[in-house]
This record gives sequence, structure tokens and C-alpha cells, in this order.
Amino acid sequence: MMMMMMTQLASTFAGLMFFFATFRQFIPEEFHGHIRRYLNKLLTYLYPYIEITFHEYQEETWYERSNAYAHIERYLSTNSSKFVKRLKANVVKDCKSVVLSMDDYEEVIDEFNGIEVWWSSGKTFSQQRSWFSYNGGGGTERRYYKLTCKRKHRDFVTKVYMQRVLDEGKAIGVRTRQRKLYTNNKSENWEGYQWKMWSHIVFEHPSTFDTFAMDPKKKEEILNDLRMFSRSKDYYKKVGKSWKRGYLLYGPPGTGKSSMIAAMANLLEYDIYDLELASVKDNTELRKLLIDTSSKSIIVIEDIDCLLDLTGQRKEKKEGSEEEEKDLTVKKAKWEKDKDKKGSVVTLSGLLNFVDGLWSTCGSERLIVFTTNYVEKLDPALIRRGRMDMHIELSYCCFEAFKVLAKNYLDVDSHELFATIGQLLEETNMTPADVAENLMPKSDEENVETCLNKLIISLKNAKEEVRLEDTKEEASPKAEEEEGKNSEEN
Ligand SMILES: Nc1ncnc2c1ncn2[C@@H]1O[C@H](COP(=O)(O)OP(=O)(O)OP(=O)(O)O)[C@@H](O)[C@H]1O
Repeated sequence: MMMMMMTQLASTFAGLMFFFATFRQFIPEEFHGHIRRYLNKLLTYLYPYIEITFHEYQEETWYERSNAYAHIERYLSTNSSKFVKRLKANVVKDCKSVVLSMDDYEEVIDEFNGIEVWWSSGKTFSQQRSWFSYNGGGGTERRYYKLTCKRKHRDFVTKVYMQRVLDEGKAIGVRTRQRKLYTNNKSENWEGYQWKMWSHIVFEHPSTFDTFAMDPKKKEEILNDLRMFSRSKDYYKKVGKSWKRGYLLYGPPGTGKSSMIAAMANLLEYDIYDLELASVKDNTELRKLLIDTSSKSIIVIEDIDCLLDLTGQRKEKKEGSEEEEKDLTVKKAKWEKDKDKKGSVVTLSGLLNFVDGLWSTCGSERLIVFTTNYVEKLDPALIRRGRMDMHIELSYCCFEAFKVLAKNYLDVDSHELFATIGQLLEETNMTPADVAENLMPKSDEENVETCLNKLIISLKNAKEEVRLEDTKEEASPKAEEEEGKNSEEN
């Protein structure tokens, strides 16, 4: 109602201004100044309000949602939703709660320190298409909030009241934030109804550093590094570095690289962007994806070794074991097939720029994590300190790591079979994933002892397999020698 009245007053005044503009040529020049002054006075009398508009996307940063808009949205959802007639509902936290916000073209009155302000929501349409808010009809929807207050309260509203709205909106955002796991879409789908560069689901991985099995000293070191990073905003500014840090996680499959990334995200309360490089067409697309990531996030590129070998820019290639080479060949073939199917031409230099080029400084408080099973295959330029600041080796299960898994899976801190298991873990390699699988009870009949015994049998089998393998390898050169001798004699 109030808004309607104000709109009518505004249009009355606009009519007067139009009248003045149309007939100004018939009015002597010397009266123009006076008329304008009187019209301004009349404006203050007829329409003693000011309006401030907050757009969802700023013109100059079209790719970035305005923080102010998001803070206002949350503030209004929390403070005013009970006074609004039409609401929009968002279901959050695994369908357990509903967040209500003002629907388009709704109005609400807010009061602070005895001063009233009026908020309204609306949207405009532009013919220009963008990646963000496509309305399906060839144009773009751009939402905004409009704040109206009395002209005499301008200073109070713009300084004190608005600061309160932004601070409260930000705090609500921190309290209710649902963390997200993003994956990149193919660029053909970046324009179109509801399509964006990244799709997401709610991130609710249970992995934490408490449940993560590794040497406790190493774990503590990583925890300290992460905590230090997250509170070093000022330090990074002081030393002139952008606030980001690179982690290289390497080790055989099943040693916990993905679980550690989830634990990192849970510790710091960051979102995860899981970047599938094979779907990225070229370096320009890679940069656009980077720009569209938010702060407080972890950008993950898994199996980085595949990409680098295919670009043919690797400086140094070390031979791995036969099995490793075979595994890598299979992975590369799969990657190449995906890449060809999706037409990806991301290069090493594109990736280096992604990690620490000029564009990488947009946003802040970001971790970039590469994972690989073959660290020795990587281009040294990619993993030098400064790009990948911390190199973390995730390896086969040691006794300390086993104790964490025994606690997680069987809820035991000690047992008489622990000594045997400790001994076997020293003598043979088993990944934490395999140890965990053995420790997990598969039926009600399985108890702590049966599970520990299951693990002992698996460890013994693995040890025996290695022994047989070694004996075969030792025997084969001898057999070849014998064969050689025999053929010479014949
Ligand atoms: N260090 C660990 N601590 C606790 N659980 C682990 C650990 N490593 C592996 N696991 C268990 O094994 C499963 C597989 O591990 P994960 O996927 O993290 O390994 P990965 O190193 O990322 O493997 P890949 O290289 O094949 O992607 C996890 O779901 C987790 O349950």
C-alpha cells in the first residue's frame, strides 16, 4: 500500500518534470534556475523519500553475484518473512528445513531505532543473454531489492542501518551455510535455462581428520598448516601473496586422497569444486571456470598425471614399475578417449596459469588440490613450491593408522591381536581402504576378534603373494640363462 502511494507520488512528480522539460523553451532562460529550485522543493514536499537499488549482478562484474544482494536477501528472509504475503521457499539441509524469502514484487517494512524503511523486490529483463539468469525466452532476468526511506534519514539509513543489514545478513549466511560439492558442466550447456558452469549438490561427506588414518605426527602437521592458512588473511596481504595454497596429494589408490580432501573441507567449512579437466575445452574455458568459483573453497583436480603426459610437455620422465606403467597406460587411454569425445585442449601452460596466473587472484581463501598416483611422472614446474606448497604422501597402512581404523570400525583401542597385526603391517603393504574393508563386520556374528583375524589372514595372504611373486622373478632370469645354455649346447 505504502509502496503504491509512493509510486503514485513519484509519477506525479515525474509528470511535473516532463511538463517543465517540454515547455522550457517557452520560459525565459533567467527563470529556469528558480523553477528547478522550486521543483526540487516541491519534490521534497511531495516525495520526501530516496530510493536505493541493490542489483543481484553488478554491471561491471556481471559474472559475480553481488555479496550485498545476498546479505540483504538473507537479512530480509530472517527478519521480515512473517510480514510478507507471498514467499519463495527453498528446502535446505537434506529436506529437513525450509528457508523462506520474499517473492518477486513483494514489499516489507523494517524498523530500526524508531526509523522505518521500506523494502521491495523486483526484476528487470534485458535482451542481452548471460550465463547466469536466463529466463528461457532469449533475455535475461535481473533481480534487485529497492530500499526506500525518508530523505531526512538518508545518512542514518545509508551508514548505520545498511551496515547492520549487511553484517546480520553475513552472519546468517555463516550460520546457515550449506556446503556444496560442485562439478563443471560442458560449455555447450553454459547458456540455457537453469544451466550454469558448475552444478552442485549439498556436500555431506562424513570424513574428518579424527577418522582419517595416518601417522599422527604427519596428521598434526597438516592440521596446523590448514588452520594457519585459514586465519592468515592479513599475513598473506602483508607479504603480497594472494590468499591461496596448493596441496599435492600423492600415493597409491585407496590410501585416502579423496577422504583427505573431504576432511579438509569439513575442517575449514569450505565448498569443493571437483574440476573434470577432460570436459574443459580450452584454456579460456578453464579461466572462466576459475572466475566462477567462490572464496572459501577447495578446487580439486584428480589424476593430474594423465593430463600432463598427454600435453607432451613433460620435462622429465622416470620409468615406473611394469605394473605402474600398465595402470598409467590404461588411465591415459581412458582420459584420451574422454578428452577426444569432449574435445579438450587444455595445455600445461593453461593449467599453470590457472594455479597462479593473474586470474587466479580473483576470490580468496582457496585451496587448490592436485591428486596423483604417480608423483614422479609430474612436470616439476607444476608441483614446485609456490604452486603446490605442501606435498603430502599418502601411503600404505602403518600400525598407527591401523589403530585409528580399529577405533573407527570396531571401537577398540587395544587387543591382544594388535601385536601380530603391527608385525604383519611392517612386513607387507596394504592400503587403508583394504584394511578398513577387512575390519568392517559383515554380519551380526562377526565381532572384534573375528574381524581382526580376518585382517590377519588377508595380511598373511598378501605377504605370501609378494613372496611367490619375488620367487618367480628370481627364478625367471635363471630359467632364461639355463634356456640360453641349452640352446648353445644343442
Ligand atoms: N587414510 C584413510 N583413513 C581412513 N579411511 C581411509 C583411508 N584411506 C582410505 N580409506 C577408506 O577407503 C575408501 C577409499 O579411499 P579414497 O577414495 O579416499 O582413496 P584414494 O586414495 O582417493 O583412491 P583413488 O586414488 O583410487 O581415488 C574411503 O572411502 C575410506 O573409507
